[in-house]
Amino acid sequence: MTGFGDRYRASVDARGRLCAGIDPHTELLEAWGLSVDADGLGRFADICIEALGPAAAVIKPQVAFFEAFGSAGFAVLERVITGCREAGALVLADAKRGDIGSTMAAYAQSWLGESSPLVSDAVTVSPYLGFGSLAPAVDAARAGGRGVFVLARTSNPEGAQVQLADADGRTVGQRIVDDAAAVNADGSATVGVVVGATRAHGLDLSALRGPILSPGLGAQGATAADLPEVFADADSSWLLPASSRGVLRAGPDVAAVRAAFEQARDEIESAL
Ligand SMILES: O=c1ccn([C@@H]2O[C@H](COP(=O)(O)O)[C@@H](O)[C@H]2O)c(=O)[nH]1
Repeated sequence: MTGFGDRYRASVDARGRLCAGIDPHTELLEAWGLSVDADGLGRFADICIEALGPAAAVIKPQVAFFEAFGSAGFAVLERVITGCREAGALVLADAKRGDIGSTMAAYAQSWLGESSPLVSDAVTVSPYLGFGSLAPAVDAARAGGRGVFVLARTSNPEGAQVQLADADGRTVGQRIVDDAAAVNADGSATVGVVVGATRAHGLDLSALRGPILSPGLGAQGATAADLPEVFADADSSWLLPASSRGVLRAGPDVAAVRAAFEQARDEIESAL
């Protein structure tokens, strides 16, 4: 079984370091001239699949925007996951799941189980119930050559309240990074972390040996030029900046979305 790290490296080496977010905000549906219902969502999704599926190394559908349309929204999400994977992208489901271990096992089956209609290459998880509670997802990911991305130092300002709190001489965020590094000691890079690009994070990422998803580019104000300083201590080959609205605002034309993605990716590759 090829580990997630190998699959991740192959994809990023071929397509570059930008994770394309698919976030069907109501404002974007309207700006694209689409109805704010499951039909509009489906059309939005199809444009994104065509524009981004063959171009991006990693595509991150934001589950919340599909969930908002109930079962019809989940059907569209399944189409996004399948379509993007068939086009050669890795799909990172941004579901931010986290619960007690037994329920976490059900989440792991939903997002990382081979037989699930929602099976993705990786899923975002929240460690608020303790890093150990994520074990079913970590185990499922490792067994299937998939990944989990754990929230460590998020891009929103409110995150500091919890993530910078002291945890036995380290910040909570640093403990999450260190726990992730311990899993990755096997060389599989099964566990990535989420660290926003929007401000100095104060983390030591040097021992992680896994992917660093970094949202915040574009709509949240971070730029490609900020990345070298924000991630000065990290191995930039593992850095995966992410942008959703910053790319999607170029739509609804497929070629325009593709061009916006390629421009953002090229700016990142030049900066890093
Ligand atoms: O710390 C975090 C973790 C996740 N996100 C998610 O990324 C995208 C950002 O969208 P933009 O339009 O590029 O701002 C969105 O899905 C967030 O839920 C994040 O922003 N920060």
